[in-house]
Amino acid sequence: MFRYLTAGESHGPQLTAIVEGIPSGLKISEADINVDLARRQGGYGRGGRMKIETDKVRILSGVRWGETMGSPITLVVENSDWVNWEERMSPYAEHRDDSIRVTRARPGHADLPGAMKYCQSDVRNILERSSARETAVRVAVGAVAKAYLARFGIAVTGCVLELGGVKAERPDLSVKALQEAIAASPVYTYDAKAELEMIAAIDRAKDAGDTLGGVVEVRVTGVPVGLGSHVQWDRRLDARLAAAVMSIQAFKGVEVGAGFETARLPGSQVHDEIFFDQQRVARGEKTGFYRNTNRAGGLEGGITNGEEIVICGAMKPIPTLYRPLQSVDILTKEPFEATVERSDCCAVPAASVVAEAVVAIEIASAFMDKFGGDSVAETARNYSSYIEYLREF
Ligand SMILES: Cc1cc2nc3c(=O)[nH]c(=O)nc-3n(C[C@H](O)[C@H](O)[C@H](O)COP(=O)(O)O)c2cc1C
Ligand SMILES: C=C(O[C@@H]1CC(C(=O)O)=C[C@@H](OP(=O)(O)O)[C@H]1O)C(=O)O
Repeated sequence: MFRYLTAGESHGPQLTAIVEGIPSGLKISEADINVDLARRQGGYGRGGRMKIETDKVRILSGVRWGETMGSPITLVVENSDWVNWEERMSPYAEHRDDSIRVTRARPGHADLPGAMKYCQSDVRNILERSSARETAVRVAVGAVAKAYLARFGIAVTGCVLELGGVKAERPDLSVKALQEAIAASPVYTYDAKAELEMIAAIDRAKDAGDTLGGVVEVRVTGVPVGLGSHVQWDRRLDARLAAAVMSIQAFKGVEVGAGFETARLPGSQVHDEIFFDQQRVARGEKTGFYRNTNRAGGLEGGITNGEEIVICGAMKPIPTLYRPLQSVDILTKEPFEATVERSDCCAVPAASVVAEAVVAIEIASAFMDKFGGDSVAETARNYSSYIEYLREF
């Protein structure tokens, strides 16, 4: 079983993840993971905090001489900003200072419900953990999952599909060419025309003291038929993917394949007809069955059907605005206008990297459920015998 937990506050010393279930023999390096950490920090529209941080991972367990050992992997990302917060974030009672309590709850954050639920008079005790700073270490876990999936020819690609109402059009390019276009784009999209409009939209929002949301898209190629299952609700891979994407801070909607559009169309325009061509196997495909459309987004009955997985997530605009929003002080009950000293204006590009990570984690988990193996070599044997069987099905 593949599972992970994260710990750490936004302005504490570090973020930590413990990852269990990755088999032995997977090649992984800090440098591989740092590529994704840098991508997550980038993207047009981010604020002052990203100028302070240069995220680098440290692998503290589970990897020896560049290969996993099958034991739990500990990943750490330090917060450079911590030096400015040591006393304010100290674990020691003698550092308590009630005069610096945050009592003004910001709309759109966990501040008010969190303070009420956890019986806190200092909103900092909530916001430190609800912050999307936590996504740094989730991206590190995702990089390990991606390395595992790459070993089996599976690639996971996240990008920005829509930002501030500007929608990208997908060009007809190979996965590699799409990845290159996304990597070269300041807003992590593959549509150069939309990119300019997205940047202009962010500039306008920033000038107006406002923030923007958008839609991110994650595609997974090379997935075999048969990950996930229809037999139990919590084994349906579409449901697991939706939960993973929805778990990202500020995500408010998820679509698999044609998603909400399927509700508006007749069945004849929604379902992907099935065809068979034995020659495909001879050409190296995993099965002779194929579709000419992929409105299902690669999942039927919670099971992968061999087509590309396509999942989108909607991110709301950043809730902390330079233009003040009305709120109430939790101690005095006096109204105030929530203002801010630093915040992202738009984090949709960064969030596309997070979405890529959480999708990779879920696909890797489903892959391990299906093929097992305590070493990557054992998983590879199980996988290739299954692919052989599929070719004859
Ligand atoms: C990559 C990323 C960066 C974010 N940056 C900020 C930010 O700078 N300021 C802010 O107020 N919210 C930011 N958020 C969003 C909040 O963390 C999120 O809206 C908040 O925790 C409330 O949770 P909810 O929106 O899921 O209900 C960011 C989210 C992500 C995914
Ligand atoms: C630190 C990150 O994102 C932060 C997420 C965040 C929030 O409220 O979610 C608020 C901002 O942090 P701060 O309050 O320190 O300015 C963002 O910069 C990061 O992505 O690494």
